Amino acid sequence: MTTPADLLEDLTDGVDAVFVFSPSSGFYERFEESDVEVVVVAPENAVDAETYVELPLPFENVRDRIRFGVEGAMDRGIVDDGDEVACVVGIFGDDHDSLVRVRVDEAMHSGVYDLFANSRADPGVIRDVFEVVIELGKKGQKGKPVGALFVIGDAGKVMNKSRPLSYNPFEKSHVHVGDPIVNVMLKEFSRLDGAFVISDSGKIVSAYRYLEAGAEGVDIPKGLGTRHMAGAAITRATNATAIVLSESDGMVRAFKGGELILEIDPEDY
Ligand SMILES: Nc1ncnc2c1ncn2[C@@H]1O[C@H](COP(=O)(O)OP(=O)(O)OP(=O)(O)O)[C@@H](O)[C@H]1O
Ligand SMILES: [Mn+2]
Repeated sequence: MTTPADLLEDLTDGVDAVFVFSPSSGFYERFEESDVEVVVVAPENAVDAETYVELPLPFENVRDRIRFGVEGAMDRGIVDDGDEVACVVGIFGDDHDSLVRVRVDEAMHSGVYDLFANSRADPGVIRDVFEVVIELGKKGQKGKPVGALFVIGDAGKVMNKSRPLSYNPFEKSHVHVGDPIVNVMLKEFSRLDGAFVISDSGKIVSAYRYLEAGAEGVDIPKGLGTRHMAGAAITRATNATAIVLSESDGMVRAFKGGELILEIDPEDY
């Protein structure tokens, strides 16, 4: 007779590593003596794990969360193509309620880790822009849905492939994303047309930019309009990352290398 324990044994049989997502120290201790590699994936290394991948966002979507951890571990040579890993995660809450077995391979590679860790811009800058955009998506502008387009990193090249739609309010300022006052300004200016351009270090270079990169070879899902197309295209023509808030469906999407890498619903955060 098959018992639930047998099923779990099948899921964990022969795994090369166990990924534990956001464990408490008590929970983590139970894995410490394990003879397979244990990787902690969490917003911070609160348990002092030896092998740790930092989560820049909580990733409500569990596939994205798992992909981020696995791609991060691949990037650092902790796991390799063909490895089998068991992921211990909480889907419905902070407590661990699920065990997911995944096979590490290039095919599952979505680029979500690269988006943060291997972008031209500092990972913290990408995270700060996500935070502003998620907040903007949740609240809108004075309660009304608003759209926005942020192009982050490789700003010199981005400026060369765009033109101003209007006077640049950030012309002579030296302000950075993440600064609370700047976040208020960004939200205020998001009502206006065009894109924000942000440098590798997070300096706001310009608002109101009309992006002119060609859409040739850019393959994004049908139904997305010109804002998304312009955002995707600039990431193919430069080494920038684009984060787009859609006014029409309220979703936040990130593009890199001309591709849609991540899609999140601000309401989940
Ligand atoms: N090339 C571009 N560069 C910068 N901004 C652009 C560009 N093209 C469009 N936009 C901005 O996108 C806005 C919305 O255009 P559109 O509705 O076609 O985009 P969309 O992708 O459907 O976005 P949304 O989901 O927010 O409606 C425009 O008002 C403009 O501000
Ligand atoms: Mn539209």
